[in-house]
Amino acid sequence: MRGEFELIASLYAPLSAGAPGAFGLRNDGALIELAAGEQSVVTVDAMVEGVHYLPDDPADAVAQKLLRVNLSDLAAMGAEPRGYLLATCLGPTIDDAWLERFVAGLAADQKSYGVTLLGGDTTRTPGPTCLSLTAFGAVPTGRCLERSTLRPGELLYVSGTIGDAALGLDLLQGRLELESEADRAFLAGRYRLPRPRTLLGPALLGLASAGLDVSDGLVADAGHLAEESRVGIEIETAAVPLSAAARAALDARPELLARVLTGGDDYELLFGVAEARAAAVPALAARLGLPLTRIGRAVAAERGTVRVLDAEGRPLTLGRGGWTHF
Ligand SMILES: Nc1ncnc2c1ncn2[C@@H]1O[C@H](COP(=O)(O)OP(=O)(O)O)[C@@H](O)[C@H]1O
Ligand SMILES: Cc1ncc(C[n+]2csc(CCOP(=O)(O)OP(=O)(O)O)c2C)c(N)n1
Ligand SMILES: [Mg+2]
Ligand SMILES: [Mg+2]
Ligand SMILES: [Mg+2]
Repeated sequence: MRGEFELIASLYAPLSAGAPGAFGLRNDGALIELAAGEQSVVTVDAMVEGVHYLPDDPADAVAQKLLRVNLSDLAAMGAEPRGYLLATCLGPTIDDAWLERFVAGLAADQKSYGVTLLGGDTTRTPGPTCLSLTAFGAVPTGRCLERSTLRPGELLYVSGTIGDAALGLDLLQGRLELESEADRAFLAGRYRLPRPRTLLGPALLGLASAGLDVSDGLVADAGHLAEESRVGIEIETAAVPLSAAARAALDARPELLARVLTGGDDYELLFGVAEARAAAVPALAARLGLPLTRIGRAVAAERGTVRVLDAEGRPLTLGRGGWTHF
């Protein structure tokens, strides 16, 4: 295994190329430049081996997931991604080959998402690997999307499809079986590699009233939105967008509906739109080639409450709305 500074110089420094403020990763910190009229949005999420990803997940996918979950938070704020910092506590199983593949994953996503590595920290740990990534992006001053500005009566939309990643994890951990190899590959792929909605987020500025990304679970994150906005939310389960693979799983086992609604790892955007502006949503969906589906609305109800309605309009009880670490 190469040494700490050789690792930084040979693997990480090339990822900083093109960012003058990164000093080739040979300084104590980095500079971030913003244009006039821009604010920076900063976010950090950690990932722990065995908690957020499986120990045998490919290292390039682990790196990409680490970057993408953070880009999802930037998108949730309406920010365009710019750069990131990477802190790794590497466990005993990590070797050069794993790290080379990890860095290759980052290099590929840097190209896809237009971000550059600006710095980080490298340590070892006797425990499982812990990875942390801090991403920053830019938003026009004063216009970022927030969680606290949803108002009763507004319509609630979600991007993409919900439940795929949770079902993918169920497949990978042997709790779910599916006939179709293509469906299995699709769902496992959705668990391993989120697709942060980095084009949708900035496009929502001026259209959406409030929003966040769905990481813990659709119901739980709707609850976070409702709590911060001091409203209630109603979700029509029949309207929740499902992939063909998730639909196949639900057809075979209808009880998986709760898993779909609360399993998390979706990294889709959930946002409110005033009814008067709703006509613009299908046009945006068409422009982005991304489904944007109306799944419910904000209501004047007890702060933070989420009512999940079945196809007949009856409330469902789901237990936990999503993932919590404690
Ligand atoms: N250890 C911490 N120190 C400071 N702020 C934190 C910490 N953990 C979470 N937060 C903040 O709490 C809020 C909710 O966090 P989280 O649920 O992780 O959001 P998200 O699901 O968007 O990543 C965020 O504003 C986050 O920055
Ligand atoms: C091996 C494994 N087990 C369980 C999960 C499910 N899971 C773990 S953390 C999490 C929620 C999202 O992670 P969190 O650290 O809460 O990120 P944040 O909400 O801060 O974006 C979920 C659904 C997983 N992704 N991988
Ligand atoms: Mg977080
Ligand atoms: Mg978030
Ligand atoms: Mg969470």
